[in-house]
Amino acid sequence: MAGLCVDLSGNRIVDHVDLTVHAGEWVTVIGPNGAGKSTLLRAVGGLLPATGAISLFGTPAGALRRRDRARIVATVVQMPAVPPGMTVFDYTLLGRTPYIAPLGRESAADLAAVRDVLGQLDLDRFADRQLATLSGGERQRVFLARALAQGATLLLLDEPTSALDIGHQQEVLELVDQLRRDHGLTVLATMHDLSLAGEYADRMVLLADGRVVAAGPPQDVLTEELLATHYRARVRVILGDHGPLVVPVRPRIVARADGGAGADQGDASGISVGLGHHKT
Ligand SMILES: Nc1ncnc2c1ncn2[C@@H]1O[C@H](COP(=O)(O)OP(=O)(O)OP(=O)(O)O)[C@@H](O)[C@H]1O
Repeated sequence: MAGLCVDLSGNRIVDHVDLTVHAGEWVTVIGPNGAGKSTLLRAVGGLLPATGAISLFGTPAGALRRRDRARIVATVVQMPAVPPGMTVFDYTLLGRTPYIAPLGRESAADLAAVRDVLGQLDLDRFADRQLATLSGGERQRVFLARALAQGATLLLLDEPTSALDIGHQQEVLELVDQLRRDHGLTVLATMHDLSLAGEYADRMVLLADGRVVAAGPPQDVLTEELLATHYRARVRVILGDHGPLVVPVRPRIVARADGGAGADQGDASGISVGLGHHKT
């Protein structure tokens, strides 16, 4: 994309962003809340109007029909609208829409693709459950399943692991990375977990106020100085096996003159939950 701008309600949210993601590459956009990460991803996914140039594997995005674009780009937004009463299987099947003729029915290959992806994401046991009854993390994996079922070459992932426990975060990111290696998938993601982001991305882009303020390999972007400037965060950056690890550190606590370190514990009853035998 070149000179990409997005204006919403008269405000410039994405401001002249130039970014090339090479085929097969994983690029993660980071930045503080409100920096414009989701807006950028939505614009690339064709979900928001933008000015500037977006080209998808050599073709100007504007020249692609909706259906053709959907075979190339799959977007997982943060909170997709879920049709009421829809099961996990049927929701994932929506990912096959670009392959099903208008008013046509899904083929055996479409059904197989859905079963396959549900299995890969450890979701087969939820296939017949209504999406609304799943936990936040289970639902987030279903949103990814729908995108993977789409069989697109470019995957746009907006905070794909925000609701997942640490095990599922690794599982999902490993799966995406494996698909990238096996099928040449290209990934453009946004993530708030900077250590995880640095472990999986080939390159990172730091966005602030809609502008690119740093870009390059994770070790060039995840620096204590840049994170202090743009996130106002106190962090230590440690070099891990697969990239820099970002550890938040608290400011030093100054002891009070009376020796206390915090709230008075004298008569604090707090909250207790359980089967204790309390007198009332
Ligand atoms: N429809 C809209 N009209 C006006 N402003 C909007 C609209 N949608 C988003 N914004 C604003 O655009 C800015 C960027 O929002 P965006 O969701 O892209 O940020 P983000 O970097 O993804 O943030 P977060 O990390 O909190 O998810 C925010 O200040 C937001 O309030």
